[in-house]
Amino acid sequence: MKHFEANFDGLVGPTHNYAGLSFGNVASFSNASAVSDPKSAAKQGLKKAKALADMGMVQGMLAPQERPDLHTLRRIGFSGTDAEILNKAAKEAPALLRACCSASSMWTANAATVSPSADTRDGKLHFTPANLVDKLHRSIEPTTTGNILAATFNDPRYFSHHQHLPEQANFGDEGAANHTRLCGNYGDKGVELFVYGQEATNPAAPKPKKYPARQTIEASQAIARLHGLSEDNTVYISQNPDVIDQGVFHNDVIAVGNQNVLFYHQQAFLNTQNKLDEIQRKFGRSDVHFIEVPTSKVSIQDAVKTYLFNTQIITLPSGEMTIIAPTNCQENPAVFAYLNELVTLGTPITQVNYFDVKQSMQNGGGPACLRLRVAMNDMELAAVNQNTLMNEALFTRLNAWVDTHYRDRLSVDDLADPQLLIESRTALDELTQIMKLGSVYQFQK
Ligand SMILES: NCCC[C@H](NC(=O)CCC(=O)O)C(=O)O
Repeated sequence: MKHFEANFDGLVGPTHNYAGLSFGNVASFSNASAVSDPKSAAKQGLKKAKALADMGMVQGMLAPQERPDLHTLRRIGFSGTDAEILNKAAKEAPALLRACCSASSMWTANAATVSPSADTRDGKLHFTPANLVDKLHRSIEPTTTGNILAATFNDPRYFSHHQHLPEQANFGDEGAANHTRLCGNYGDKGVELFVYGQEATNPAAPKPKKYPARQTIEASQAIARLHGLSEDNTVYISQNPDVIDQGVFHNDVIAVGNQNVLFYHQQAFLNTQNKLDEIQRKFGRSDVHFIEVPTSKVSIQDAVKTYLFNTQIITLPSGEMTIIAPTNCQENPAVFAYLNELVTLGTPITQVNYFDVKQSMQNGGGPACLRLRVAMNDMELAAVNQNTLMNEALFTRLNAWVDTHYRDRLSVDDLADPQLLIESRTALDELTQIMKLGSVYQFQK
């Protein structure tokens, strides 16, 4: 049986816009009210996904969410026809309208935490959608995310889907963006690393002063319990609160792992050496590569600006590892020099491939934010909804779909346009047919 890691990228939705919704995410705040280009955003994402499929990787797509979210607007008291609701919300509560229009589900690293079958007690692949409670616009994602995951990984013999954690700050959960798995071969039992920003029930524990810590240790522990992980294959690591205060709102802005490689910034964690020792002990092999990037080579500011660590480290069919980096890394001399040096250091990483995902980067989402990793085997892959898997035909079909339905210019003032709602629903209705997802959206029920 073959084992490998699949990547499921979030298809960028038709309302992709810059609304400055994420306090603590520097790019989101600094691009607030910029004009977006949803068509290019979706195509940039599709191009990256197709390139990985062409490299021989298993690549899937996850459908976007229904936005504007009229159901949430109704739930908070707006009434009338769809057009009247949009109009009233724009006048009376523009910030709430913006929160209900974000295409943020594109960042599927925040869709869920995933534990492969090699790690879990019952031998199934487990998914828990992230509750994303720290941000209003993201807290409305998990129910539909659960529907989309269940429609994509739709065979209960292999896949176990959990409900998202209770929607309360003690269980702040941001999904795979704060979770990394180290392993030998993908089918071997791995070590799952959960990185958190605060301990909700221990006020004396370190936490950031300026920006929110979105993930709690309590949420991480709950997920490990739900997924049936064991003590000897989980490690809980505290993020360094000082870097959260410099814009590292998720751990995947400062660290990324793949198989026996952990690539991280010197300032990423607290008690770094102890934690590396624990990982080494639980991993149980001598060939772990801890690649620590010193502040003297790359500052926190450059890491946040370029997303050096929001890169994907993937293992190619040849067994070599390559880094999938945003072109922003090429444009920063210190980061570019570091990446050029990295491939000569004798670690498993031997190449870097750059992709333009700037539409997403301007909202604080790099290549790694755009994908959900699912380590799986042949049999599990055969049980996945095959219409979600990237190939020549799906690539052509989705690009044509984007050309038909997406705008190439969207400002926050356009969000109340009733025509945008109609365009978005028409697009998503067609998408559920292309990907054979069934009725995953509320407007279809
Ligand atoms: N993993 C990357 C997530 C980026 C995401 N940005 C946003 O939601 C920005 C949306 C806006 O500001 O329009 C976030 O911060 O959760």
